[in-house]
Amino acid sequence: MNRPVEEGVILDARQRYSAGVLKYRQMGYWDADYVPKDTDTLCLFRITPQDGVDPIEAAAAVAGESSTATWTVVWTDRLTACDSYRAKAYKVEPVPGRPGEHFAWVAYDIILFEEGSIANITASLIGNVFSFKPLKAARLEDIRMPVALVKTFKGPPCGLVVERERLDKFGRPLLGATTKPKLGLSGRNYGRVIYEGLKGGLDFMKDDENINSQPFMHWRDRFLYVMEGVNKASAATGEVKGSYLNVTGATMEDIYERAEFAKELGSVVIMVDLIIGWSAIQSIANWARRNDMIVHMHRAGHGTYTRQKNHGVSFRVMAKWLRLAGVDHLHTGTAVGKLEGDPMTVQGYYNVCRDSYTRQDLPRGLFFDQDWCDLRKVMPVASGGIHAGQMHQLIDLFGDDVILQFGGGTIGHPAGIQAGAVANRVALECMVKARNEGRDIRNEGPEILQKAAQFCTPLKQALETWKDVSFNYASTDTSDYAVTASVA
Ligand SMILES: O=C(COP(=O)(O)O)[C@H](O)[C@H](O)COP(=O)(O)O
Ligand SMILES: [Mg+2]
Repeated sequence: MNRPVEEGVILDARQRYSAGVLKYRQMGYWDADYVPKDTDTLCLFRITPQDGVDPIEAAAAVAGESSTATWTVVWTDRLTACDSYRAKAYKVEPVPGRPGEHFAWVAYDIILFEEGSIANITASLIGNVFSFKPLKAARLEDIRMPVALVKTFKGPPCGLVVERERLDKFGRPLLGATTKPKLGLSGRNYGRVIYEGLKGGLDFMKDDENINSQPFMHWRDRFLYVMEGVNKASAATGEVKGSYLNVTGATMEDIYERAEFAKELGSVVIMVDLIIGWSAIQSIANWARRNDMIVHMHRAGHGTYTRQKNHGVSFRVMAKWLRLAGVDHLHTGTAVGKLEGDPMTVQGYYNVCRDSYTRQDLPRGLFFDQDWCDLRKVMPVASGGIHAGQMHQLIDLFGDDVILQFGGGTIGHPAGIQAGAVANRVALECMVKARNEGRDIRNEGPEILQKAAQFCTPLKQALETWKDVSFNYASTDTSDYAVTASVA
């Protein structure tokens, strides 16, 4: 093969399609002059090329393998409009402070994706490239979906505005708790935990990610006892209450059967785990739209690919896809609890859920503007190792449109589950009141809580029990543009 090339560019155009291997940039997957179109999908990848691999060639390889290319020239390209179908890497920059890593921007023409299908988008964008040998590691950091594609998705079945109206709860975060122990309770004991938590002042109780239909409690028993607890607590308090009934099952038929039963019993909300997969998520979202049901998404499994900074998919991308696919609640991190989460990075996930229009915000990891085209807003959920003593931090970080979920931090209360719920409700309401009165809750928070505790024994006990608990570890997924201390 004798193809004259210069700087990766083929000089003799007649040589482009003769059989053999060309570099991806020679095949047209790199175009430094490319101006992205409004209808393009834009991706930012973090790539770590193998030693000796040119970053531009690595970026071109990512563009190639996530769109039309294979490792060798194929003449069948000429049967297509290949020049426009090729994704184009158009910018490569070293990542600040991370030797060996580069950011690569890639643009995809709108024809490359089926309308309204996250499964199709992900099969292209994260299909092959993450195992590609010339790269040591790759991560999809952020994505800009064009308006034309966003409009092909239906988004959250209910959305946070309608959810507040249905629940008749305004002006404060919602409160929830994950039932513990995660596994092992019988239906009757389980229902009792639900009742106690809701009666004590929580808005929601929640099934955990791994509770489906095990021998100790089959799913119908769980649903029956949970709804008994929900109805009794609603009657006792006069408030609308709910408990996320986890309908995750082995097949889509199981999932639908469980969802139908939840509806029959009058539940306002169902729950699925992320591990059911994109097509199942979009299917259950369609079901929920038809049946006026809130869909709670537990992001079980995400840490296997979102946590490491140099490889996988950022959770901000997952959050964007999940908003399009159609979930109403989404676990988005706590920053202060037991699980991974750099505060500003986590705030970026919240913005993706709640913005009408997301602006570029590098310290929060948001690389692109994103027009959400009036797609409904997702209610973010802060959950994982949090307790009443952190109320000021949580409200300061995340505002009002969030569900704060204290599992261990309700059920582990020394005076019982109702007392745990009371402690959280009082902590929440005193902090919202203080903030509304103009107090600086970030700094005065502990004092505000102590004062409220003088008149609320359950809160006093909660603050005393968990006062020394902290999870002060360095975050793995931090911003490249801002250094923020992790919060304990
Ligand atoms: O069981 C819990 C929390 O229990 P507890 O409140 O007792 O810690 C949830 O599974 C985590 O919130 C998941 O994490 P994430 O919300 O990040 O997906
Ligand atoms: Mg859990």
